Amino acid sequence: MIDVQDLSFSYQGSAGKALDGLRLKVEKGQFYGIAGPAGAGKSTFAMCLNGAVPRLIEGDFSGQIYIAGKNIMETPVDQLCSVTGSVFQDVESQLVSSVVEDEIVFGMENLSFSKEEMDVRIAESLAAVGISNLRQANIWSLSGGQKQRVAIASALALRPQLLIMDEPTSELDPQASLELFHVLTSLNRKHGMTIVVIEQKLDLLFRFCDRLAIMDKGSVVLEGGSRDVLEKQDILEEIGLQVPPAARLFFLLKRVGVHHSSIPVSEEEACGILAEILDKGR
Ligand SMILES: Nc1ncnc2c1ncn2[C@@H]1O[C@H](COP(=O)(O)OP(=O)(O)OP(=O)(O)O)[C@@H](O)[C@H]1O
Repeated sequence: MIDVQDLSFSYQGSAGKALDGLRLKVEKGQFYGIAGPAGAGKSTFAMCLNGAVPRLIEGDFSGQIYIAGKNIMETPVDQLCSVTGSVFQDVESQLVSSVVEDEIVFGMENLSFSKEEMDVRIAESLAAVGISNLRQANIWSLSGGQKQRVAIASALALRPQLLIMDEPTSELDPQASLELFHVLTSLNRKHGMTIVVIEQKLDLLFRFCDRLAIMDKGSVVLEGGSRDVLEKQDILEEIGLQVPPAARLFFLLKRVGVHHSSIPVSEEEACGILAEILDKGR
């Protein structure tokens, strides 16, 4: 679905490279997570995937990005929009209407859909993120989690094959963050949508994503399934990422010879293994 080859980018007037020879492949239907310390180049990469870099944000760009088999530098913007939907960190700045339904219509306005077609797409995208009841709601009365869902629904109305989200939970509390990841999982599993999510909350990435890329200094330093990446605690901590507490505990248990298999990817899994260890000790 995504094939990135030797991608480098320096912002205009900036001496350093924000992206430096980045290579990455995401298969169709994957729920793919990206993490990394501040300044690793994650947001710049997300903006390359939707074409904002270098079309809107100028700088020194090199490399190739193929999405759904098309070189995005050679693809007109309107065609890119129907393949890739994006939702960015500061969701409030993306919302332009005061009523939920109008917000979703806004994204479709330039695409000359009939009124009936728009109606179907509004209902479908609101249902996919579980907020059909908010169709006529005032956006500014909604919670942060609900606004995130409105932004996702707006992107979904264009029926993209790929959804890119840059730190969607940055303004959300732990419960709303978890709920959002359940919504993304449902879009991925039920609707087959490929999802790329940049996220600081590593526990969510390890728990929900099929595959992860860890970025540092503009390139990918670790890539693999959650369990494989989690095993590389040393590298994660070296670049300043804190592994979730349950995983840390199991690293220590492994070190002292109490735990012998892979590190659990969620608190639930950790509890199950701990219960077994305690049971054996009785
Ligand atoms: N508009 C800009 N002009 C110049 N340099 C920039 C600009 N935006 C980002 N950078 C620089 O590019 C590098 C990568 O930044 P980017 O925001 O992509 O990293 P990030 O991993 O998303 O960080 P964070 O987690 O803090 O959002 C950093 O060194 C940053 O200072």
